[in-house]
Amino acid sequence: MSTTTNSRDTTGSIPAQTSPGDPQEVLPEFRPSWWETGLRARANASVFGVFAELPGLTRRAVRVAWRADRLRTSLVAVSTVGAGTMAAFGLLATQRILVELFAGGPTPDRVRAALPALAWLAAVTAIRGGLGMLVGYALNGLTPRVHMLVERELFENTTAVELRAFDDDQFAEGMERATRGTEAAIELVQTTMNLFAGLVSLIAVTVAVVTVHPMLLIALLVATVPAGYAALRAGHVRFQSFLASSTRRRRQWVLQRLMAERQSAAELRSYGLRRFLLRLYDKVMGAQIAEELKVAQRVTTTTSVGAIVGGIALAGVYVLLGVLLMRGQIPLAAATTCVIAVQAAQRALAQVTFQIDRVYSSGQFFNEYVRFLATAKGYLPNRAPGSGREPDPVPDGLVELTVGDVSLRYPDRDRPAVDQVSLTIRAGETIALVGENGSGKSTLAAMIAGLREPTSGAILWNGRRYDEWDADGLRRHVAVAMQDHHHWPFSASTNIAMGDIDSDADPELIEAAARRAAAHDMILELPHGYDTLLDKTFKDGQELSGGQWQRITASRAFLRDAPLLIMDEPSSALDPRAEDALFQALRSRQGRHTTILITHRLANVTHADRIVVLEHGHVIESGTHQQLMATDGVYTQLFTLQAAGYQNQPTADAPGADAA
Ligand SMILES: Nc1ncnc2c1ncn2[C@@H]1O[C@H](COP(=O)(O)OP(=O)(O)OP(=O)(O)O)[C@@H](O)[C@H]1O
Repeated sequence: MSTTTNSRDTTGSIPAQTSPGDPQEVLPEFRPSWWETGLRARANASVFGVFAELPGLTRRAVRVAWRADRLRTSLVAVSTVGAGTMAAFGLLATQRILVELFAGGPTPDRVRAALPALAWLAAVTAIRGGLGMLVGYALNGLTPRVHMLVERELFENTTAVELRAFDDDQFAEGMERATRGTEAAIELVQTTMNLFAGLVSLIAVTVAVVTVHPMLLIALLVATVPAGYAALRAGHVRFQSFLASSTRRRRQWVLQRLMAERQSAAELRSYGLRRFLLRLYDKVMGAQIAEELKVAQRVTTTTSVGAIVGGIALAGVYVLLGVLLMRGQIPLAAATTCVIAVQAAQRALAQVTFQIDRVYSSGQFFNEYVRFLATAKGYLPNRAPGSGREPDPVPDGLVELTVGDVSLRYPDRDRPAVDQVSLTIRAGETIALVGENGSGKSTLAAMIAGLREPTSGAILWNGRRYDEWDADGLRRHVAVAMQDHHHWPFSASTNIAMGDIDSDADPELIEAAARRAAAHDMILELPHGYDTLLDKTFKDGQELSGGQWQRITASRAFLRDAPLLIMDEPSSALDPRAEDALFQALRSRQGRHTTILITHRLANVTHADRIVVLEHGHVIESGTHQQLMATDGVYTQLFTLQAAGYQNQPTADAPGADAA
């Protein structure tokens, strides 16, 4: 295996040359991961392995179709078998017609004798057509229901898993594959039904051929199996390619967004990132094209060899028929039926092999979906371990919150982000978490909000561990304004109402919450006030500034009248007036409701009941503003530094003052 796995050279720059050789040398994300080994083994399974998996895959397809819509699934199955049977009857009727037409006697008599079989042929053809239409209609109704069923199941899981799942890149990979798997579910159901149809036709035609001459069966197999084998091999190659390029496609998608979306447009220009991103794009696409070419060559070679061998074998079949005819070993009517039957069998077998290939490959994609659901289940909240009982509903109100020796280490990190932190917060207190970037404030807040589970230690809500309470109920008792808040693409009022989505959005409450976060006047200035859609990508949608979004986020948190409010950097983008209004609103909670406040603007934490200073995940200082200032520790240094920024006003003597 290549040892060059990072695209950065020793100077840390990204190489300018496009080298679409080994994709693993292009970007570090392309390094094969251990978890792909099992998938690769499956993708490399022999063609016979396909047959081994087929029953399981078709069972899965039928089960999912059955769950989505029983009536339509039954209708498709019955109509498919009916249509296949009609095909066999059609062939038998054709043979009957030929026998009558090739018999002795005057032509009008022969035609008359053939009429009943002709009527049969017309009837079975019409019935077959009608059943085919029925299958089409039933499938049209069935497939969207299948898609909805599997996609909804996916979203049920992705919205329920714990936050830590999103730190895991395997989870992200699995999700991409699973998304493809939801589309594959439709294909799997459709192709499984088509496979049944093909098999029924094939059986019918094979019976007819064997009836004419058993030897023709061998010829038939020789004429069709190579092309079928080639089709199956080609399916494998395509699947392997999908597997190999999953990470690359994700990277390509990210790059496409970075270069085409408005969020990144301004920074892209101001930093002159255009050439840098285009170079990365060239590398990713170079590797992608190299892979696609390799796959296309293998597919073409495999299918061409299959077609050549199949063509030679078919010629052999016709030669054999000719020999049998010349020797008088087979009547002309039977030989003609045989040619028709061989062609029909070839079509049926081609359909079957094609469908087997598609069932197999769409089944592999669907397996990714099934596998992802299993992975996601591993991330579902696991409450009250070992207790075997339902978690208790959370009583209203917070009396005391205890953080007991809590640590959290992110999976890919050597050091814990929060390290053995202990803290007791009583009802009505305002606690400020301060500390330098990366000191663990947001991580601690996320654990207190019930969004992340500690790696060790425990947090107690009113004296009982979080995992003993109902998780959703607990989260309803906490309102959080996130540092990385999401810009929900809904109206301003919905954005605020989402803070308490389970209760009816009372416009008065929404307005009151907006006033507390200094958002009310700003919202009224929007073209449609509270009904303004906050998404520029839709018609009449509006874009907000960073500070305006921050006000909406704070309003959302205020709307949820929760006993515990966590505000993580709520004012980093606010103007001084809005900031003042927000902190006045926060101060008005003091003594009545509990607040945890994270901010780097230390002037805003002086009123807090307690200031907790974090450094590298540890609590290094704790006390009121006055107590901490008296200790001359880290807090004093940070506070003094910031205060000096306000005090050091330029004077008339200061250099540059004139120019200003
Ligand atoms: N999802 C994550 N996966 C891995 N590491 C993370 C993740 N989130 C945070 N970290 C790391 O954990 C440490 C603490 O991060 P955290 O966001 O809690 O710090 P913070 O004190 O809130 O910082 P800031 O003041 O910059 O907001 C940092 O080293 C950060 O890189």
